Amino acid sequence: MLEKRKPIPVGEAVQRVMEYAFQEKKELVPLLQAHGRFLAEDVAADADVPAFDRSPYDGFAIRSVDSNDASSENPVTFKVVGEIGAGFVFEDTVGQLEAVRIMTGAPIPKGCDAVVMLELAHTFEENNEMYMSIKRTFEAGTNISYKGEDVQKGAILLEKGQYINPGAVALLATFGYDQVPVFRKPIIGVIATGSELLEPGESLQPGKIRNSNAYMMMAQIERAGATAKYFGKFSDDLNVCIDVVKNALEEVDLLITTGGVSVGDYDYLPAIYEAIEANVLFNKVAMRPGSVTTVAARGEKVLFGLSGNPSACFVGFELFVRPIIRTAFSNKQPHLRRESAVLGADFTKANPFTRFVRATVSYDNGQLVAVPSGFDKSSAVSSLVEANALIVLPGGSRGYEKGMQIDVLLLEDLQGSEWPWNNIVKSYK
Ligand SMILES: Nc1nc2c(c(=O)[nH]1)N[C@H]1C(S)=C(S)[C@@H](COP(=O)(O)OP(=O)(O)OC[C@H]3O[C@@H](n4cnc5c(N)ncnc54)[C@H](O)[C@@H]3O)O[C@H]1N2
Ligand code: MOO
Repeated sequence: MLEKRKPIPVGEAVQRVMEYAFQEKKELVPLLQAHGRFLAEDVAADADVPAFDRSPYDGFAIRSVDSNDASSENPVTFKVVGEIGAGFVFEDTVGQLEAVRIMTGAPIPKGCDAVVMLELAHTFEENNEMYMSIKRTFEAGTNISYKGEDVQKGAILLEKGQYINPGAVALLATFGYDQVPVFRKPIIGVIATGSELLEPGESLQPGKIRNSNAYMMMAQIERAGATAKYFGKFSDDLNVCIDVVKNALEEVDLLITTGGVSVGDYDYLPAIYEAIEANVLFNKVAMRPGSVTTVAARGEKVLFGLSGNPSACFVGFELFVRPIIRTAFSNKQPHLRRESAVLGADFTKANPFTRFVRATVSYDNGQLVAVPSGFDKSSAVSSLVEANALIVLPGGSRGYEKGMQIDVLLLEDLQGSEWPWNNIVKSYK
């Protein structure tokens, strides 16, 4: 006798999963490997940047007061008493009507308070001495990059939980972090089930399909910031699957299976959970696609039974697995970013359950517009490529028309600053 599954609301399902949030664990990685990781500690500036007053241009460092009378009718001439390149310090103090040839990035010599750009100076040689003359005044502070103008000592530059993008790598390098404290990446196991599955390198055979879900999920795992471990695909043989799941659980922090969670004769996931004594948190969610999403826990470890249907599997991952991965990184907002948008095309399907429609969002005159992407069935694989968001249509609704206000969940928000790129590109004229 088949037990009737009772769907629970999506929000409640997410909450049940989030109770299994990861314990944060830190590790040190070389700076070169820090990109794409999440910082495990705040980073504060232990010095000003720049650490000394410096020249932003190639030119001549002078005392501004000496330029007070300069004009095109009355050029003022300075004796060039030395030269200073970036990385060196000019030891002497510069005196009246003296100038020092200075390169970009070099410290301003003592006594000087302005820099004349090379292009504005006329240079000449006389009796083996170098001179330069100027035809205008230079106020104190002209062309000086002041100590601490970029970063002041003590400022918090990066926060714990922050994604390390290339800019963060630059800051870490600036402050001497050759080893960076980051959160350890959880290891997420992936198992595909189904006798119909072939691996991508295998030739198609009648009735068979290629296993796309395992590879898709491994990419999603990496995008979420974790490490994927693939245990392979297994046919619908209960005993084999029990052993594989049991052994895999020993090696991972969290395990995902795809397929075998529905009510078919070979949908063995419930039997596997029973055999390994895992506690089922829920086995039906009031959502489409992915209503069959099943989650169980065994000790501290969570087992996600995602749908075999590619789009349902994809959505199940983003809604349930991604946020729990993000708890390992102290992310303040582990869930997909939610924004309001305008629907860019009619979507009139009924939504008995909350529906997550794969969509492409972009800006149109400053307004976020979401257009459902392609083939909408939960078995679809084609519409996943272009989808950069999920439109959220509440359960019990239908008949959404172009122009209506809806909510979207952004899929490509990992780095925050890298989204949305298309309006940035548009702003270049
Ligand atoms: N009588 C009912 N049948 C079904 C129900 C139901 O409530 N009553 N639910 C349907 C819904 S909704 C979904 S979603 C699917 C979920 O099925 P499973 O999660 O058990 O997955 P499978 O049956 O194993 O496979 C479904 C579909 O996906 C293909 N598949 C499986 N694995 C992969 C993979 N790794 N890569 C690509 N494609 C995969 C598989 O061949 C099937 O076509 O059940 C409905 N049925
Ligand atoms: O639950 Mo199924 O995932 O709607 O297609």
